[in-house]
Amino acid sequence: MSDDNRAAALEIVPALATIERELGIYEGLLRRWQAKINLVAPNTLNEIWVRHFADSAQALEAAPNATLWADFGSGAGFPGLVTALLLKREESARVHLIESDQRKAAFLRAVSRETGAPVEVHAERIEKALPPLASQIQAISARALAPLDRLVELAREPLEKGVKGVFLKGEEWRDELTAAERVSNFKFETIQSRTHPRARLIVIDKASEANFDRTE
Ligand SMILES: C[S@@+](CC[C@H](N)C(=O)[O-])C[C@H]1O[C@@H](n2cnc3c(N)ncnc32)[C@H](O)[C@@H]1O
Repeated sequence: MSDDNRAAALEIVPALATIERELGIYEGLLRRWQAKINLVAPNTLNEIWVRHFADSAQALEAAPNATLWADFGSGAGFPGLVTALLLKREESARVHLIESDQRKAAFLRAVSRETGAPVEVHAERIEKALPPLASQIQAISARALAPLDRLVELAREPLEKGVKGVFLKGEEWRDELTAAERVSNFKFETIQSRTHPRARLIVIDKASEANFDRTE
């Protein structure tokens, strides 16, 4: 089951092959810690490679030039820790994982220690952690944290300064986009997810001039 899932993930995002060893360590730790704390939905445990690793890897594809990231509400590290592993060989890379749950933050530190992922874990709320980081980052990511309008509010200042926002959204993406457009003037680009036919990545980039849909 797990081997099939791994093969499927590598097909969806071939770049994962470059960090396959690290992801194997990550998977092992995730399974061990999951017995004690609820890191991911139990029904996704048979599909860690597609549902979590490949899904997360799409964030970096959406902002491939960014090496300095903040990931909001990282949980078990998705997408931020996967972004960090993919950037491991970039000298300047740093991903700030912001996760207020202390036990999840301890898990994130354990994975980063074992895999050498270039992360800094901030075990505090986004509202507190973000202001001192805002001038050091080029992109912000988030998955399964809050509706898009709330994410835009949390990230408003850096987004206005040109930091890119990469938000992984599920089936409700269209309604969330409509609500976010009511409270902001940002241009939104939507990208079809390759792990779920009805999911999208929503990218905010101040430099883009119009709303743009990259759905296939
Ligand atoms: C539903 S989980 C999603 C985790 C991960 N991003 C994923 O997609 O698997 C949301 C996470 O955000 C964290 N969180 C919620 N509000 C937060 C805040 N204001 N600051 C930091 N972390 C927060 C929670 O502790 C939780 O781990």
